[in-house]
Amino acid sequence: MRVLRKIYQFIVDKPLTKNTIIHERYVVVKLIGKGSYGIVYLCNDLQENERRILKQLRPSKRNKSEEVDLFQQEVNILSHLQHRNMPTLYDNFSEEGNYFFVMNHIEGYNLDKVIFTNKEKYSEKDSLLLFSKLLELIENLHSQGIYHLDLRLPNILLHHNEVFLIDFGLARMQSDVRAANKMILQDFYDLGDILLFLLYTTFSTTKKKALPWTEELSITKETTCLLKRLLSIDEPYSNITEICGDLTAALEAID
Ligand SMILES: Nc1ncnc2c1ncn2[C@@H]1O[C@H](COP(=O)(O)OP(=O)(O)OP(=O)(O)O)[C@@H](O)[C@H]1O
Repeated sequence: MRVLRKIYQFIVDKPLTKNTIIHERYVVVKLIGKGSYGIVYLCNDLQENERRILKQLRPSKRNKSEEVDLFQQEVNILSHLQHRNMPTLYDNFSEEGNYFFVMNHIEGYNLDKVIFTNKEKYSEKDSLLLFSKLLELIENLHSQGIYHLDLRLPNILLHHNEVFLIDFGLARMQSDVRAANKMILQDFYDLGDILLFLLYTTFSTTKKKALPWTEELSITKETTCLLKRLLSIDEPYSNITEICGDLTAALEAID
């Protein structure tokens, strides 16, 4: 049954081909990626003569109301974003039963490629500086009651030392304080995870047995304290101001 579903999805979710015109306006330039529920293309907006990103709900999901709702939820969240380092929503429409939205094209490289393919090395200070740029974006989101909930290396783009945040497919708006608290902790945890990945870029070992990060990484006690609270090993942070305080202390400890 699962094999049949996979074959069905493979056939139905065939990406649009180059030069296909959608909505009499967007010309597909190339396929960028196929995610779990979306297909992402680089396209040309004929009206504005600009490069844009076109995201399509996988056709195999278009008849499932929950999937369509999730897609519309991403559109709704994008419509609230107000930061130049996050996507701007330009258009949202359905055509021949398929759902699409359009956003600005952010130049840059996914952080996972930067780390694992380009093998970029981040010193402790560089890791903390990149982390601080990301934290500023999260502060902007949380101040609007938006929680990203999918902070991972592939969802961060780097361009000339600037950090951009993408993929709001799992993001939620939450005004209920109790529910929001869980989401805040999730974003903080994921931030800690990203910081660990950055710090590990300079790590090398000859030992066969992996040790806990607290033993493997040679970092200051201030950065360790920051990580332990982000990862809820020690008392978790309750707000971003607290994180900023510890981040400043960690940066000062290096200088
Ligand atoms: N605004 C944008 N500007 C530039 N590239 C983008 C933009 N949005 C998405 N991308 C590229 O498309 C890829 C897939 O986008 P996105 O993560 O939003 O799709 P997804 O369907 O949610 O994928 P997944 O299920 O893998 O998370 C991103 O990793 C990124 O490389």
